[in-house]
Amino acid sequence: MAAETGQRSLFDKVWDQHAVLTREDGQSLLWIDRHFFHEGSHHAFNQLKARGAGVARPDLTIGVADHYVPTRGRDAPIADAAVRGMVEGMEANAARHGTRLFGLHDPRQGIVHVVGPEQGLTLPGTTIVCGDSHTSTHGAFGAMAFGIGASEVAHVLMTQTLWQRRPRRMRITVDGALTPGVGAKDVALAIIARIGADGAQGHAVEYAGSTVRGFSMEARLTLCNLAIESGARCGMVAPDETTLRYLRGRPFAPKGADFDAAAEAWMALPSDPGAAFDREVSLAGNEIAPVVTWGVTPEDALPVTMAVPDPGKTPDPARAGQIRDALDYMGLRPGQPLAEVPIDRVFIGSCTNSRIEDLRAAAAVLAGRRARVPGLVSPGSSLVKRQAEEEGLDRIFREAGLEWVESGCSMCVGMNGDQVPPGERCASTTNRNFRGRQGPRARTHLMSPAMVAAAAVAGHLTDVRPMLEGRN
Ligand SMILES: CC(C)[C@H](C(=O)O)[C@@H](O)C(=O)O
Ligand code: SF4
Repeated sequence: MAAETGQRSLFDKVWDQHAVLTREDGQSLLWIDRHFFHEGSHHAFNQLKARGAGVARPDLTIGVADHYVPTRGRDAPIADAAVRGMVEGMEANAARHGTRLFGLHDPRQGIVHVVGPEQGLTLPGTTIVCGDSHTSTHGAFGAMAFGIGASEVAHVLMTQTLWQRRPRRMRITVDGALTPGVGAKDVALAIIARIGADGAQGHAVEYAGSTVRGFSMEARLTLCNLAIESGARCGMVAPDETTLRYLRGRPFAPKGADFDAAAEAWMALPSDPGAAFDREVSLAGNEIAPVVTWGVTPEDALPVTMAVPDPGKTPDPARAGQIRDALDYMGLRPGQPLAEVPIDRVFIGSCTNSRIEDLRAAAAVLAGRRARVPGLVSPGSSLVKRQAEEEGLDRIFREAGLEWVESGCSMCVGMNGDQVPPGERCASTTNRNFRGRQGPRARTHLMSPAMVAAAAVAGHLTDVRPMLEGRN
């Protein structure tokens, strides 16, 4: 219908440009512009091996070592044989098939969802896949980017195409100015708290409104990173001047006249004024307070000024049961003020919040202060690490008593051995607070980098806003 009226959304335009053909059952064969892979790709590469198949477009296939890489002592061989096998196995697959690779020792190494944008590999109007759920991150550029499973990874490796059912369209509009100390992470968590962890299921989400337009690329990346935590197939932000400014001069972005020609095409991508959406949700930016999670899914999120929910006061018995179980796992009391929850450690990192602006936001709170708890700061890429060091942010973190380490997924998921010890409570800039996510029996509270820094200083969850008074 939308096509008939000529009024198409950003998503419609990108989809239509990539659908090679559509079957009677509604599935379309999409051309894939960029295929990122990390260490988890070994199942798919094994499928290729079993069939004696090759990679169709090694030039569009990009490996990044992130999930298993050590964050300390990179010059020594990786001690754990299983972890070493994952990193080396991926490097061997990249070499065998001649794909691009940002491996463990590459100065551009980092978390795949940080490296793609940083290198200018992530471009507006492209289709991007990776065997990783947080591939939605790349949608910040107006790309259609989504995570795929192992057999789909094998399909893309062999054909550079993928069968997909066209999702419905949802627009989430956030308007108005945010209060200082409130950022994209708070907006993203507020959205998930509002619509639920499956609220956007089956939908391609476009984030719109003046708040989003005013966001930097870093902030848009945080927003789209969390699209998957509301169940969305992908999250997108329309390209604009902010997008162009970020991309110009990036290593893999088009250069010179090619950039100008590309930019013209990208600027035609934003949704037409009358484009149809299957669902609309809107939030007022000025009403959003710093948010923390109290439970075991990202939708268990509340403003830090509120209290832990009381299952006894929850009318729906099923929900009351979930809350009771979550509080039991998290070691929290119903009605306990969130700002009184003590923490044992902090983690600043992950594809959600480890870019330079995130580190600056945390450092702005930590400067001249001491953390009461231990913690880890892992920049999103080796280039972010270098830039942060040039800006002296590493010194601020170290002087506060936090550990400044190399780039990777690190304590977001703990696959490289960086884990929260059993029973400990961690204030974390990551995107998932599932049971055991940061280590067996670990308890995770999700929040923004500024809020994690504030929690580190206070030794408990706390509202960052008073700590920012009198600072920048
Ligand atoms: C290990 C990987 C496949 C996984 C994902 O799909 O997202 C991880 O990155 C995560 O964040 O849980
Ligand atoms: S940083 Fe965390 S969420 Fe992001 S890709 Fe790595 S494990 Fe997944």
